[in-house]
Amino acid sequence: MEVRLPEPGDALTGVEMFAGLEPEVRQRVIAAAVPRTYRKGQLLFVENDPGESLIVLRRGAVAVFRTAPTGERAVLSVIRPPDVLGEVSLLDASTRSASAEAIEDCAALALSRGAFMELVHSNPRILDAVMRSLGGLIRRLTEQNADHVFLDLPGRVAKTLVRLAGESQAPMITIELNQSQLAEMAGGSRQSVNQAIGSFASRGWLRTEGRRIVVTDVAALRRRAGMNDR
Ligand SMILES: Nc1ncnc2c1ncn2[C@@H]1O[C@@H]2COP(=O)(O)O[C@H]2[C@H]1O
Repeated sequence: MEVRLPEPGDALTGVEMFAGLEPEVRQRVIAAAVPRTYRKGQLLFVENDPGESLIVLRRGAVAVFRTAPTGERAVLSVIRPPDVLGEVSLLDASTRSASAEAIEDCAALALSRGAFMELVHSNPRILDAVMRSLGGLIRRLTEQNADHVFLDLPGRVAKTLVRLAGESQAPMITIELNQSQLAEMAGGSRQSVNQAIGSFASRGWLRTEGRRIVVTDVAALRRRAGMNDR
């Protein structure tokens, strides 16, 4: 029986795509990766840039978004450690499918396309994790599509807040997000998102504190978003 020892703490700890690599391969990946830092507000890359590297996020948070010709942004996802981003353009040898901006100060490792493809070819086991990650992305896109068809805007706002609240069971969950960012994530105008937030606040499901939203009744938001009770 194969006994898998816990991975020692290193720069790839917790990153699902690299879990299960032999220790020496892991060390080669770390040696090939280039450390990068991004200040809050800095762009990591822009839609249609050439896809040159896979980014392993170690600290901070990154918003992945698309920009309409009017300049309006739609946030597709917020990436946090130990997630990776930038895999799509490496795998289809194309350009970046979306833009990415640091929404907190970030530390990351960048693995060049050449190093990543070499790793994939010499360690086909990594393809299991790559496929899981792509499967997860397709599943999220399917859900987002369904939400845009089946949920009204307040429902999408509620669902976005539930997602941001994560697994926390705390009676009050503070989300560091202003209403424009929430509008970009829920896919609506700022004004209609403000109305939804106002109506949730009047029902006692949350309150706003400057740039923060304090969720006080996540179960009610889950119900409003049509999600199953836990
Ligand atoms: N809808 C989405 N949800 C989450 N992440 C995405 C989405 N679309 C693109 N990405 C990520 O954002 C990255 C943009 O650059 P890439 O196309 O190289 O790889 C992409 C994925 O890592």
